[in-house]
Amino acid sequence: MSEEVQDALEISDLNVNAAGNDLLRGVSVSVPGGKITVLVGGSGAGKSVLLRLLAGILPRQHSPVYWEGNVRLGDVPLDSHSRGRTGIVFQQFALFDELTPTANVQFAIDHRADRALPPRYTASQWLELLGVPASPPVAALSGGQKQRLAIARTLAADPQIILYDEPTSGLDAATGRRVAELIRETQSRFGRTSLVVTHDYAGLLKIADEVLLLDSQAKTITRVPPERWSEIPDRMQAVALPSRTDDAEISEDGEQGRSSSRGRLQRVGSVLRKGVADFFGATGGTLIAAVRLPFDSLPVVPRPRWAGRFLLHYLALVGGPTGCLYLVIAGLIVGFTTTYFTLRFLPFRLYTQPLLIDELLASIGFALYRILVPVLATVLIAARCGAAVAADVGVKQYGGQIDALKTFGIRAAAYLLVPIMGAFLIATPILEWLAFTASHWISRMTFVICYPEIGIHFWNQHFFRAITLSPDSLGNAAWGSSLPVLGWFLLGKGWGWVLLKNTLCGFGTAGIAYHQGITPKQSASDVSHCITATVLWATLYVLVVHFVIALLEF
Ligand SMILES: Nc1ncnc2c1ncn2[C@@H]1O[C@H](COP(=O)(O)OP(=O)(O)OP(=O)(O)O)[C@@H](O)[C@H]1O
Repeated sequence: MSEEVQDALEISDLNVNAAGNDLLRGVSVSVPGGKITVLVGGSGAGKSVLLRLLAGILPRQHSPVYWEGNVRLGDVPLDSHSRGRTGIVFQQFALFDELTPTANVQFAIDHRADRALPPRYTASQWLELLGVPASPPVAALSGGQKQRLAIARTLAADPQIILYDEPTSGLDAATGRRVAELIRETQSRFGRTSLVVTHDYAGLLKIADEVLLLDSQAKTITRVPPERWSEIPDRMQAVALPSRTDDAEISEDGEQGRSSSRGRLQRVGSVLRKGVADFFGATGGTLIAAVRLPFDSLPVVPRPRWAGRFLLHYLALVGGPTGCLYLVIAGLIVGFTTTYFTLRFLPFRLYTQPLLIDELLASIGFALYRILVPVLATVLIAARCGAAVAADVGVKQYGGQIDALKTFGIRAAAYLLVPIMGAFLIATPILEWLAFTASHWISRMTFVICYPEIGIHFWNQHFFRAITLSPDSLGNAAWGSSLPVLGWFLLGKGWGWVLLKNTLCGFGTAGIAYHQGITPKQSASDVSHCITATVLWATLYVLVVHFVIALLEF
């Protein structure tokens, strides 16, 4: 079963700088093919940055991390064409939670580097080989099972080099030992070049064929010969944390109180400055995203089957049962309030109502169809569905799933933005129709309860009067109301405007939610920030769309 693999990794003249600090300077080193190389280094030395760089998911000039130099994967330079040659087993696994374990592996098989060759195993065989249960959802797997699934997924993509990011971190000694054995076993069975990045030298040295040390003082990587492996603990140094500038501001001569209040003022100032910068940063980012949207929507979808699967995922998120219920309730509330209170608070009601009631019903029907429901529905969709999608994409970004997609050579836009757009464009009109249907049903009921002597026929005649295309079709109004989508879109006067607003709002909300979710996330609070920003920008955008269209429409 084992197979000799000649591919190796060659690094020359590599310089890496993160947030103004040099992590590596002029590093030249190579990783032998078909062996396990363990790269050790202190905390903060730059191991994860290096791993992302080698996986091809760290652009050269992408603030705040910059790098220059040459990296070759076998005989191919590291660039967009080398995607798929390396696979990462991420520290946090970065599994696709919405897919089953089998689908996670199938995804990797369908996007493996060389699809001209038949897959080595089926998804179920991979799971069996790595001892991963196929049926439970990914979230229900234990840490060790997730680790094995992550390895199975990486192997199934058939990379020539496997990178392991801190595979034993956070595990107890026994589990760490089992993971180390698993790496060794995987190596001997499948014979891939493996680079294991860790600070757990004690647990992983026993499976190492070669050891590289990332020296955070000298900013270099050196090979450690086996006879000197015992020196590794002394040579590994954690990077010192920068001293807090706030502390320096506190004077030692008794003026601590005054200085600290000055410090507090400065902190408040810097928080305000950061807030303003964030606000304009987000605004600028959102505007740029809006301009880039048509171009971002163009990426070729590598596998339509998977795009369809992601589309279903986002359709469930945007137009699922809770979304429908939410819009129905909103429709009921707006339908009831407009009908009941318009008739109830009519000036000089006693005299005017008998004369105006038919006109009022026509106006209520018009207002609900052309203005109130479209505004309410799209604002609610922007807030509820925009937040749901931003949270989903934000968590994928924070949890490394976007990076995992990139390691398969897939642009995130292909499987996220395109399906998200599709989901909003399909679900928004349906949700809006639900709200309108609910609103006119409650309007009818309200009218019948308030005016039993006038009756339902009168309501049917007048409610649709201003929104049916032909005066002759008045008699068909009830038909129009009960043949939902067709009745509303094709019989409604001004349906083109309604659809235009609907489409623009769905399209924009999708773009804003995706953009907010996909921006880099360092912490869970970045994810919650992106949700808040989505609600803010998407609802504002929707209101502006309605305002501008209303100016053109009326
Ligand atoms: N996006 C970023 N923005 C700013 N600084 C960064 C970024 N990514 C990495 N760094 C900095 O680069 C340095 C190296 O980070 P890295 O995560 O590679 O360390 P590490 O060696 O993997 O540490 P550990 O073993 O503790 O995970 C750290 O000082 C980190 O703060």
